[in-house]
Amino acid sequence: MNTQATSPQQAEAVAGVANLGKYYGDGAHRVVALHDISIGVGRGQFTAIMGPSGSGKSTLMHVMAGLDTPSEGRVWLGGDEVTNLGDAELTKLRRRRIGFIFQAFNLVPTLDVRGNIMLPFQLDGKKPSLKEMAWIDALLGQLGLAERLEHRPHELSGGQQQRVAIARALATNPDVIFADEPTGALDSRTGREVLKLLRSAVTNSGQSIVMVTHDPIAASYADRILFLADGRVVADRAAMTAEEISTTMLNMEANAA
Ligand SMILES: Nc1ncnc2c1ncn2[C@@H]1O[C@H](COP(=O)(O)OP(=O)(O)OP(=O)(O)O)[C@@H](O)[C@H]1O
Repeated sequence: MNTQATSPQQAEAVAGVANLGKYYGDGAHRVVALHDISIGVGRGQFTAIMGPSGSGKSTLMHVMAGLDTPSEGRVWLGGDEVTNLGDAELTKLRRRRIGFIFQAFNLVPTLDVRGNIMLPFQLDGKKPSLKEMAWIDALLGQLGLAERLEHRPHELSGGQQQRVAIARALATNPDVIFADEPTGALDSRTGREVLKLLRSAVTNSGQSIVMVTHDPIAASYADRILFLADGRVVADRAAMTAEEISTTMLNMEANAA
């Protein structure tokens, strides 16, 4: 029996970048948002991308998720290289293989809970299979949304809206879910409930999640934490407590000062 534990950093990669650079503007106005980043995020793992404001977290997530293009380097999703895909292919890939959760929920206001959760299937022009319907029903139960199917987003609390966004992201069983500050618009108690749901999707369903956050409590739910500063990965750690994460951030800021 192999008793050697696999560290989060060694897990099989579900998404990755190599020698990634991202620049905005030209000449004297050039901003280096990301500098020579090479990372893989593990399948079935919860990875947090932490860093101070302006460190490049959202840019890294957007490039990894095919929402933005790199200036340099390569991007993979699963075994497929994303870097050279055209817009139509990228859209298809995002729809079929990536789930998104945003700070502002990004639900369609005119659709009810059911309509929002079914949206990825509708956009893809296909009906969920029986197996997918059973999975969606299970998700609705787990996320406490079964009684809310006919409610529109404005009739739901922030926490309920984020649970709809989580159900929508999980519904298609994507290769990876990218979550950008998913608790940023929620009070701390509701935020913790959302984090527990994300954690349980990883632990119980093997979902791969990459979460951008500047909140040490949110990052403490992750298996692995990548610390960014000035567009570079400056630390890559296995699970830490919120206190340890705060201390790491303070040390980073002290070193940068
Ligand atoms: N469209 C853009 N044009 C010019 N510069 C940009 C653009 N988008 C981001 N930047 C710059 O790139 C750097 C990284 O930005 P990014 O939004 O990725 O940081 P972040 O860590 O996500 O910050 P925050 O936590 O405040 O959202 C910053 O210096 C930012 O000003």
